Amino acid sequence: MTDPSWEQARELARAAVRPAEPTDLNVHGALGTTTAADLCALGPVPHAATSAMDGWAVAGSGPWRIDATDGPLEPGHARPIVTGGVPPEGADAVLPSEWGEVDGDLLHGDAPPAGRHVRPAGEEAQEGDVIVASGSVLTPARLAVLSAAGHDLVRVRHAPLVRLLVTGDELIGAGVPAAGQVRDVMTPMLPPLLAALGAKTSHHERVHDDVSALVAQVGRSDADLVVSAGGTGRSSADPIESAWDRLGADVRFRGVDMRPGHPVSLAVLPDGRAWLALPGNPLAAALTALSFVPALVAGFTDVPLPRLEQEVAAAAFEGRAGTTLVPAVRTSDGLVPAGASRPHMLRGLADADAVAVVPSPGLAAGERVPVLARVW
Ligand SMILES: Nc1nc2c(c(=O)[nH]1)N[C@H]1C(S)=C(S)[C@@H](COP(=O)(O)OP(=O)(O)OC[C@H]3O[C@@H](n4cnc5c(N)ncnc54)[C@H](O)[C@@H]3O)O[C@H]1N2
Ligand code: MOO
Repeated sequence: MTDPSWEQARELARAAVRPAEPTDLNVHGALGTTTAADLCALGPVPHAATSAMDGWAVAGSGPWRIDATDGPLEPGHARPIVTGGVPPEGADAVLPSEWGEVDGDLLHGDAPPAGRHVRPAGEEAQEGDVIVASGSVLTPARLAVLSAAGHDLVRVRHAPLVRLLVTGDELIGAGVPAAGQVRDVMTPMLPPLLAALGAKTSHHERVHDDVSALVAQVGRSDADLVVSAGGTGRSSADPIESAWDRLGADVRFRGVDMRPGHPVSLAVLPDGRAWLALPGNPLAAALTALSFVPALVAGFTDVPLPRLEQEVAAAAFEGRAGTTLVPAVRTSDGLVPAGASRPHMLRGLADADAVAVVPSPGLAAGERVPVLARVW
């Protein structure tokens, strides 16, 4: 069986995850969720004509007699108003405070054109306008727009919860490693990286290269997805394949035509949870997470695969497989490889502004290159 291409593997990852059931959440707790329906304005926004300035609502031309009554404004009269206040019936415009001069109960100033400094009702949205489309991730600004439009509960799909398993007998969690030991870089790197890609780590655990331990950890999980790091090799010390055999997992791919990260694998467990197995080399793990976690999230939240931005290469990019992922820095002329990007290194990625998605056999300077945008 030939390995799928990087693009095919992203499609396979999206298709491996069933969309979550939508739920109704309060706007205040909905940050990071994905809308499961078009959300419309429940009334006009703003709900009424409102003043854009502190000053006076004026009717007719000046000088105006300042009145403090509640009724309609008569021609030749002015009434104090604050930003966001509703101009009284009969008002033609608002005169900002710095443009008027008060002399007793008279207000002097140039008459503003009709409607000046008054925001019409429905200027931003009419009742029924779609203000946040289905499939949008709720950001702070979108939560604000929904609140302004009158929403309390919103129909959304939550971000998938991930059980993260970091494998390796050689790993240590603190200090400088001795020969034969390796400082675990996945536990500090992957939870925030997954979060930036739209998946929340509900639990993470370091697990020995032991099939039974791995199977036990996964069985206990109520998370929506499993992500593991390491152990994807085919040696007897590498437990992923054996764990999948033991669990009766449906393997969707066992390797992808990409570098680094070609051992990345994906299976679906009998209970329906997808398990993405990232390779152990640190850069390979980061780049395969950047490649396939967004696809799993897209499946779970029922949205299309995210499109890649395009940039210009300012240097040659070598292509060593169907797809080569190259951490790159942005110069005034375009992207250049960041360096320090062998599979066991992370310095290049740490400094990179983007990851170039380089097709075979590579790209020359001046060509356009798709990129994974920086979230790391
Ligand atoms: N005979 C072959 N050997 C290897 C192949 C191959 O095709 N044939 N592929 C190489 C590639 S490429 C990769 S990537 C790795 C994938 O192996 P595993 O997923 O089984 O990863 P490990 O063996 O567990 O670890 C590989 C490497 O990464 C270090 N590592 C693992 N976890 C961590 C961690 N949490 N923090 C820091 N470093 C970690 C580990 O110590 C190893 O050095 O296989 C190659 N070999
Ligand atoms: O592909 Mo490995 O994942 O190069 O380090």
